[in-house]
Amino acid sequence: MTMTYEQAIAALIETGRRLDNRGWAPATSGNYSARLDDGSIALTVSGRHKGRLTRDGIMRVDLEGQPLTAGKPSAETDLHLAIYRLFPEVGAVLHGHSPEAVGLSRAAAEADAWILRGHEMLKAYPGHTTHAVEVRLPIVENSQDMAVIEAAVRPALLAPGAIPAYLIRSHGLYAWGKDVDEAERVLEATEWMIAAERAERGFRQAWTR
Ligand SMILES: CSCCC(=O)C(=O)COP(=O)(O)O
Ligand SMILES: [Zn+2]
Repeated sequence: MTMTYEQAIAALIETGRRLDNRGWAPATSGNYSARLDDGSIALTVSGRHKGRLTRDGIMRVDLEGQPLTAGKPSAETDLHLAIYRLFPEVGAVLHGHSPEAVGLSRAAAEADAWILRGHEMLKAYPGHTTHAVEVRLPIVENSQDMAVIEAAVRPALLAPGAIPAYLIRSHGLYAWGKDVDEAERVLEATEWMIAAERAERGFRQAWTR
């Protein structure tokens, strides 16, 4: 499902406001993109505050990352493009920097995934119809070299039963979907399950004192 550049600009600006209101876009963190009807990608300009985007904070690049309009593309453009190249049905990719997701990635210091099981919220992932499943949220090490992150996470993204999200340690969460709404739903559901499990741990500790 693709959109015009004008539709993408409006959708990504609105998404940035909503994610910032949730505390998932502090400072200039995060980046957002959408696949356009001509096959190019609308993407946030690097270094902008994503909760206060204006139309010049969105630009177009081709699938190789070459700018098609003015602006410096996000430093994480290659991670977005890798998702679009791997999954032709994907129409939008969102990346946030929530304290909960980053905190989880640091607490699960050596883990290469966080297991989510039993949550009714799992049904927010496309194609999931029951809580009675177990899925892996992949966790990869951070790097300033996007090719290193992409190579590290690719096998997990292609694994059977993979969910459309992954976590970069000490950095943030990536989520995607057929359009901006679906990508935001996946991001929000993943954040919600991380927060619910953190609350669960707090309650368990309180009860064992
Ligand atoms: C202060 S955020 C550091 C860079 C980052 O992780 C990010 O998500 C934003 O980078 P961009 O180049 O897309 O603005
Ligand atoms: Zn980032």
